Amino acid sequence: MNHLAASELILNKDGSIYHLNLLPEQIADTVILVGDQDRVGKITQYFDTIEHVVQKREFHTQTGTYKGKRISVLSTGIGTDNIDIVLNELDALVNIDFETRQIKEKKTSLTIVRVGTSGSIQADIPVDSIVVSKLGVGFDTVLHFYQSEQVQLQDFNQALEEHLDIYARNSKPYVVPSDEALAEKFMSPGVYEGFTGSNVGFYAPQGRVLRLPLKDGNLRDKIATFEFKGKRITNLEMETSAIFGLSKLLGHKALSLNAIIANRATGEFTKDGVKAVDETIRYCLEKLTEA
Ligand SMILES: O=P(O)(O)O[C@H]1O[C@H](CO)[C@@H](O)[C@H]1O
Ligand SMILES: O=c1cc[nH]c(=O)[nH]1
Repeated sequence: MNHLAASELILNKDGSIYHLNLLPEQIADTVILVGDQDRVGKITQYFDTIEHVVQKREFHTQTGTYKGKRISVLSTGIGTDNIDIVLNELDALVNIDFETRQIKEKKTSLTIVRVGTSGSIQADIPVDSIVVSKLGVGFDTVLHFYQSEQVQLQDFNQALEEHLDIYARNSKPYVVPSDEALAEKFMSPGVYEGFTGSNVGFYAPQGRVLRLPLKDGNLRDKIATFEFKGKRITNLEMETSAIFGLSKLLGHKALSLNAIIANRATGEFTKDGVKAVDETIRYCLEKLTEA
């Protein structure tokens, strides 16, 4: 078997993986991903124990136990480009032998749950609610660089392409499901089922205008009015699509939860974002440890 060259699988002097700075033993099989590095401690404040705290750049990781379950919490920073780094390096930590630089025969499947913030694009999904994403749609390009057609929902892709009539020089949106069993476990009467759109920016890519005019002033409306097989796109953020896509390709189980802090249809913003995020965190921890 080929071994991975030093330029491809990059390890630091202490043997840790390049960006995340983690050693294989420092990561749990259940991983919570957050965008904001300061959200890591807001999750592990509820832990019984903390074994490891590691930070490099925006990638801050803490591993410990909650109700006896070993969990790692890791910040990705903003954007699907960072998700490319995080998912590949997380996978390398469990599925590549750092001594021999070879892919392990027996693979480990991680459980990966994003706890993020997001803007609803539907008037009836209010601020301060929790959206559990069963589907993700990427307006980014990350998945298009991988052989990934098999994990994309091609019928959704096609219907969406026709509906959006997107500018030809933009990338084509791709639709990927979350892990079905994980999504079922996390659904409950108090939360909203989501079809989450991830885009490459916060402003024009999500249809926000401050000073610069939009190439397509109707994009957000077109996204909000898309309906296919009884599903509509519920909210916009910047990571879920690539988390779902890369997890499916690598054999990991992924889900995304978002605290809705803005409602783009009504123009509202949450009055207490700290509380909205904390409720999402506590919901996630309870669901992860539920029998
Ligand atoms: O709160 P996080 O997890 O960072 O998520 C959302 O917030 C950031 C933008 O403000 C983007 O990362 C978006 O996806
Ligand atoms: O509207 C929003 C709110 C949070 N994060 C986003 O990416 N968009």
